[in-house]
Amino acid sequence: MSVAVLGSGAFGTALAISLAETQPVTLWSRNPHHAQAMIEAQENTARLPGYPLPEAIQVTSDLEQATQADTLLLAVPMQKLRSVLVEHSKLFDGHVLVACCKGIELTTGLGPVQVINETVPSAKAALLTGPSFAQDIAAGLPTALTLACGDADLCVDLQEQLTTANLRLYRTTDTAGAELGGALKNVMAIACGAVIGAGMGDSARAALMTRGYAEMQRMALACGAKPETLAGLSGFGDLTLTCSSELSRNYRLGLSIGRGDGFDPSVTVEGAATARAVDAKARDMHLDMPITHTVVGLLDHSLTIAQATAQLLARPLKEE
Ligand SMILES: NC(=O)c1ccc[n+]([C@@H]2O[C@H](COP(=O)([O-])OP(=O)(O)OC[C@H]3O[C@@H](n4cnc5c(N)ncnc54)[C@H](O)[C@@H]3O)[C@@H](O)[C@H]2O)c1
Ligand SMILES: O=P(O)(O)OC[C@H](O)CO
Repeated sequence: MSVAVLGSGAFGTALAISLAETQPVTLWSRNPHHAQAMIEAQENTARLPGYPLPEAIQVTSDLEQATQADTLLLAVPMQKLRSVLVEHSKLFDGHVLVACCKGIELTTGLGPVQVINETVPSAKAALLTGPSFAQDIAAGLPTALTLACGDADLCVDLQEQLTTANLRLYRTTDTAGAELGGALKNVMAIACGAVIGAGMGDSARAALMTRGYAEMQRMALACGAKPETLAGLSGFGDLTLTCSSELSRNYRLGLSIGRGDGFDPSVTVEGAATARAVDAKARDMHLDMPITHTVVGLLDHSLTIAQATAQLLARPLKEE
């Protein structure tokens, strides 16, 4: 099987670098100038500076060429996934499509595997998710991810194809659990960043992570996910990483909210749209998701940090 990574942002580039250890990889950029710049510099200086591209990576802006590969990794932001799939749906017919994004679609409340299934029904959909910073993968540091695919046999094949010396994949057929874990942890990371940015301390962050995890489980179980998926890399694992590291863009957005600073709107922060999508979904499903709702209030400036904190602390007392 051959592989192409579609989307030459930080994560797509890091995955291409790791996969190039074991096989030829095509890395597609939608922007011919960006592709040419990567070819000339042998590095993605715009999105992942400091990590040379190995020779086994072929950079292209020709999607027809990239989709000659059997396995296509879609490393674009969640809110762009549908447009990429719809615009080029003929090229994706019958392919194995592995979404590498973490989020819930704002307009539909769907996760990445669901969006693939809806837009390219002939494709076989999978998801690669879990705790990982692009910089760590590109540097060859040990990393473990979840590979989720509803087709158990294909999941085994993909696990073998996409595992490298330092990138270890665990597999599951629970795509709903993997989708929701990866999406919801970003919302909790914004909340945790806000708490730390506002100087509320590590105990408050631990409380938010734990109650945030309860919220993640509540929604995931209501959507038919397995509890053990949420307890794995794609849920608990990624929650831990993203809520505690300043390498996380979601956490950094939260920090800026807590400190009252501005934040560059061009940075990919999946948790912002996802918080709104999940808040609406929770309302429709009659699920109590107070932290998610509070994050939406902070993002929309309808709540101050002080009001948000007071509101969460004043909730009725209950059993854990
Ligand atoms: N960066 C990380 O450490 C990391 C780790 C794990 C998962 N992810 C996930 O990977 C996904 C992508 O994040 P990233 O860090 O690579 O973001 P990024 O901002 O670095 O790059 C996004 C890329 O998507 C491309 N893109 C945007 N819209 C597009 C479109 N319509 N068609 C084609 N390409 C388009 C952009 O040109 C850019 O190259 C996110 O869902 C993120 O949660 C990122
Ligand atoms: O930079 P973030 O917040 O998108 O986090 C990157 C990864 O999702 C961490 O696993």
